[in-house]
Amino acid sequence: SPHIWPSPKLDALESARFDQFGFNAGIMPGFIQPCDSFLFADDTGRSNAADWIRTAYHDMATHSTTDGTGGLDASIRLDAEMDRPENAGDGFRNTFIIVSGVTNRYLGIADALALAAVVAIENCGGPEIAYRGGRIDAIEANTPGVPEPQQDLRSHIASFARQGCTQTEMISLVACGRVSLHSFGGVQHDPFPNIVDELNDPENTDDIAHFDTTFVHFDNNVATEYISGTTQNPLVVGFNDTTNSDKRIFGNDGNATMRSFADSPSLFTSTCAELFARMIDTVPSGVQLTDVITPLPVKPDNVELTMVNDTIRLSGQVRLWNTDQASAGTVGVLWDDHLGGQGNTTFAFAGTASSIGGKYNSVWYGFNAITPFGFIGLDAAAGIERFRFVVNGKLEDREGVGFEVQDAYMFSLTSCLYSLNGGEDPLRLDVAVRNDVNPTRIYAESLVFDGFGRPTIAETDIPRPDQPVAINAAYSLWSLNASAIDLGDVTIGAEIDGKRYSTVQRRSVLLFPSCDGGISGPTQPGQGLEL
Ligand code: HEM
Repeated sequence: SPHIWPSPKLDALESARFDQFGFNAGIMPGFIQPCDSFLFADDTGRSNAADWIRTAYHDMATHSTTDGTGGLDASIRLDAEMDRPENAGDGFRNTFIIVSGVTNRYLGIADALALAAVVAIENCGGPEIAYRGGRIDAIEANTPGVPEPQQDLRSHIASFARQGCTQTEMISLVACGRVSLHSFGGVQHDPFPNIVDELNDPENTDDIAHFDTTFVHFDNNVATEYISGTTQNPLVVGFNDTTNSDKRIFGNDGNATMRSFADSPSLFTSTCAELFARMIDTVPSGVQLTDVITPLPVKPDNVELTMVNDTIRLSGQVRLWNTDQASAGTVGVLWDDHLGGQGNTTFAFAGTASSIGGKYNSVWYGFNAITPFGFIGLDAAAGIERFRFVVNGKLEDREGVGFEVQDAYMFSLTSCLYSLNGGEDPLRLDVAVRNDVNPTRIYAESLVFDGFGRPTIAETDIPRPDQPVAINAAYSLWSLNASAIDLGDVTIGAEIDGKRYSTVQRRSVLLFPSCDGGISGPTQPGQGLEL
């Protein structure tokens, strides 16, 4: 069952996994639409989708069930691992150019790589795959051990056993990889001149010999073509029998497994769904994965509070999963405030979205009656405790629990830039803190990529003011003077009663208004600002 919102990491993983196309979608799925898209150079015959799946497999294939090392941890992004002969070709480097670009504080590189494989498979005709987050990005290469085509059957059986696969699972996973990947991909001449000759085909400038005749679509043709003897899979009927590893693997049980796949597309599909999920969940021992991420039926997103004089601006959107605009009807919200009062408004339609090869559609609404990117103005003293949605006359409040909102602290629109060039501390970050809460700490959070390319958060404490500086009847001001270069784009974190919170919206400090425009300093917040 779905997790409870708000849960920043799970909320972000859910978005990355399910908001694939349309409103609020991530950018990664766009790189595999259509499925034969290939971003790099003018190579034809290759696809990002195949590279992502192969990269996920090669990263995982170092796993040892004996000592618990290796697994899907993005160690293959490190040169010491990527440059090994067992990782021949440029598909791995290409993969991380896209995958590393979609990471954030909640979605690490290994989780993004696993997700890339999932997104590729399920948007190119393959099954929906259970996805979990929580992988840890490696900072060292793992022990070598990816199977290579010139190795004999015995070493392949041993290699897959080390990865945690029986012989039947070995046949199946290779077929799934060929189905998906040999359906999606093939063998290139350049890294594998002993397997594939130059093809001299202008439609196939990378000289790819494909694994089956439907190379960018997931189906069981790899099995039907293999059983009927029409396969052109270069690892079955290649001119060099030493590298015909698929032939040895598929034939290992007298073709029983391949025949069962040729006879039953649904068996093939369900087997691949299970084995792909196991492949991406194979992680070094000690790594704790989340539950399978499932879509929230009603999901608030980008929920942000901003202080402007006596008013709290509440902005955000809500996603209604697996429905359309007509069925959603009128969508609105009720909220409870701190004074026992209630408010309500209807929402403006924001857009539609789709996921998993069009299997699911969703519809988005913004927290404002007129414009999807507007806001709801709340009286600062009343604040907000929780909201409940109303969809087509039906209350969506998670059986009375509602959706809890914290208004203990928030970004203040009085934040400003003194001057881009002058002074050591050219900006002021203002945070409004509710008078009846006592935070242990408030801090600016900057997203930084460490020396290993891992997304991490650097915290800069915002000093507690010596004397309270009132913003309005209910809130006081905490301010940080800092340099834009030190902070970058920020969210704001707080530690309150032993719990950590973070705001959602990353603010670009360079877009703050000038402090000279009517605001003379931190002691006079709000001057000159229009609601
Ligand atoms: C004994 C096991 C395996 C061997 C010897 C093997 C070998 C190969 C070789 C030589 C290529 C061509 C790469 C290139 O030309 O750049 C390839 C491609 C590929 N492999 Fe494997 N593989 C094995 C298992 C797997 C498994 C288990 C999966 C996934 C579950 C997989 C997924 C892929 C994909 C998707 C491609 C296509 C890449 C592209 O077209 O860009 N392979 N494999």
